[in-house]
This record gives sequence, structure tokens and C-alpha cells, in this order.
Amino acid sequence: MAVRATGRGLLELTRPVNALVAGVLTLIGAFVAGGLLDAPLAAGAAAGATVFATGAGNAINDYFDREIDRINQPGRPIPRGAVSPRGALAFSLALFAGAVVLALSLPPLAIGIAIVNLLLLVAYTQLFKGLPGVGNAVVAALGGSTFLFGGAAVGNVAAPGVLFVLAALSTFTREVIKDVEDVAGDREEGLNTLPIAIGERPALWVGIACLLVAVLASPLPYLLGELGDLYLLAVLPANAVMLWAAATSFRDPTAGQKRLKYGMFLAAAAFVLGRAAPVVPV
Ligand SMILES: CC(C)=CCC/C(C)=C/CC/C(C)=C/CC/C(C)=C/COC[C@H](O)COP(=O)(O)O
Ligand SMILES: CC(C)=CCC/C(C)=C/CC/C(C)=C/CC/C(C)=C/COP(=O)(O)OP(=O)(O)O
Ligand SMILES: [Mg+2]
Repeated sequence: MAVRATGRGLLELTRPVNALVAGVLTLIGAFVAGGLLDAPLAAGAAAGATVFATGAGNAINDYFDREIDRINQPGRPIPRGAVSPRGALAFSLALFAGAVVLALSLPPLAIGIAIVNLLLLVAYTQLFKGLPGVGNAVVAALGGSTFLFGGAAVGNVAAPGVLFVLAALSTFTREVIKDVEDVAGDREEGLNTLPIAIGERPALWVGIACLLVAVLASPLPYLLGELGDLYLLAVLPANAVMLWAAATSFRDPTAGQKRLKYGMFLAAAAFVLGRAAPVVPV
């Protein structure tokens, strides 16, 4: 049966909320780097490239996952017949092209980050997703790199570099919890995720160890003089929510990964507050 792509189906392929959040994180990276107001066009182009790249990455993930999603996610646009596999692939390639065009207007370091990320996004489902911990690390690096990309677009990666590490560590934790949530389906599909390879509780402990490192390192942007007092104040409740979320995931991984996401949003808001209030030299 021929499938005619619907606009709604195509939009859903991009997971628009995640794509927009990734664009906002890029703007936060530029803001923390001190360049949002000095170079608004570059920051905007970087945010646009991130939205396109994330949308493209999500769409190509659905293309490669089209058979698995018939069982796991029958409501996604390809399995429910709203978009054909070829249509999804073509749409993803068009979005990738949009990301490349926008990224090419940026400084060389930002172009380099974009190229590495675009290659990771294309390779993720086929090469990395099935290797225990590796797929999680790739998504963590991609998510964290939004801050770095925003900084590189406006010519300063020092402060966003620390945010990259904090965000990547906490995203790794969340991805492991999401794998614990998905163990039953993933096992049926023969995937070898971290909880399948080493067991659910040990995998959660690996994830929590990463989160602990991130929480202990979270005062660094303040100690390095990059963010002000307000950051320290605001990151405390964010850390508390993230640790509580991780502890919850032993008995309820779905609640745990959702709460961890809220904690991460709070931490992102702390970065903004820490830069918006004047940094007082000690
Ligand atoms: C300790 C400390 C201060 C940590 C910083 C935490 C921080 C600011 C993290 C930012 C990362 C963040 C909020 C990412 C969310 C956006 C995004 C594109 C994530 C990647 O999503 C992949 C995931 O598999 C999609 O899942 P779902 O959200 O369930 O649709
Ligand atoms: C800064 C630039 C140029 C790019 C950054 C791009 C970003 C932020 C990517 C974030 C990570 C992301 C959304 C990757 C897309 C592929 C992916 C992991 C989709 C998740 O798909 P699901 O179907 O939920 O999960 P699995 O397929 O992994 O089971
Ligand atoms: Mg998928």
C-alpha cells in the first residue's frame, strides 16, 4: 500500500519538543560563554543547526528502527503508516542538509563539532545502540555537546566546556535508567544494553556513580569564576532532585528517568541564573 506522508507525521518524526530543548541548550551555551548578545546571529544559527540536527537524528533513528518499532512503538509515524520509510529517510536527509548549511556559517571549531555530531547521529542506531554503555555514551556526548556548540559558535568554549561534562555525565545516568526501563523489549529484540549485559542493579550503580561525579563537580563553574553566587544557590535543589530521581529508579525506573529530566532542566536554569547575575570576583 502506498503511504502519503502527512505533515503531522513528519513533524512527529523529529520529536519536536526534544529538538527545541536541544536548541535552547545551545543558546544557553552561547549565553554562558558571554556571546549571546555580542553575536546573536551566530548563536541563532547554531541553535537552528541543533534543532535541525536533532530532528534529523530522531527521524533517521525511526527509519532504522522501523521493524523493531512495529512491536515496540506501533504508534510512531512509520509503523502506523503516516510516513513511508523512504519518505522518513528523505526528510531526515533534508533536515541534515539544513543543519549543514546553518553550521557552515560558524567558526571552524563549531563546524568541527557539527561534523562529528552529524556522523554520530547517522551511525548511532546501527553501530552504537547495541553495544553496552556505548550507545548511552554517544547520546550523552551529543546532548552535552549542545552547550559546547553554542560556546564555539560565539568563540568561547571554556565555560560551556564544564557544562558539557556535567550534562554528559547526568545524561549518561538517565540513558542507563531508560535502558533498565526497556529491558523486557530490548531482550526480546536481542539488544545488548548495559543492564542486559551486567544486570539491572549493577547498571544502575554505574549510572549513579556518574551522577555522583557530576554532582560533586557541579560547583566547578562557580569555583572557576565562570558563574555567580546565584548558580551555587540554584544548583543545590537541582542536584537534590537528580540524586532523589536516581535513587527512585531502583524501584521505578520510569519515574526515576522522568524526575531526572526535571532535575536536569533545573540545572540548566541554574546555569542561566548564574550567568544573568553579576559574577563577583572573590
Ligand atoms: C550535575 C549537573 C549540574 C548537571 C547538568 C545537567 C544538564 C543541564 C543537562 C542538560 C541536558 C538535557 C536537559 C538534555 C535534554 C535534551 C535532549 C535532547 C536529550 C537527549 O535525548 C535523548 C533521549 O533518549 C530522548 O529521550 P526522551 O527525553 O525520553 O524522549
Ligand atoms: C549540536 C549539534 C549539531 C547536534 C546535537 C544533536 C543532539 C542534541 C542530539 C541529542 C541526542 C539525540 C536526540 C539523538 C537522536 C537519536 C536518538 C538517540 C533517538 C532516541 O530514539 P528512541 O527511539 O527513543 O531510542 P532508541 O532508538 O535509542 O531505543
Ligand atoms: Mg528508536
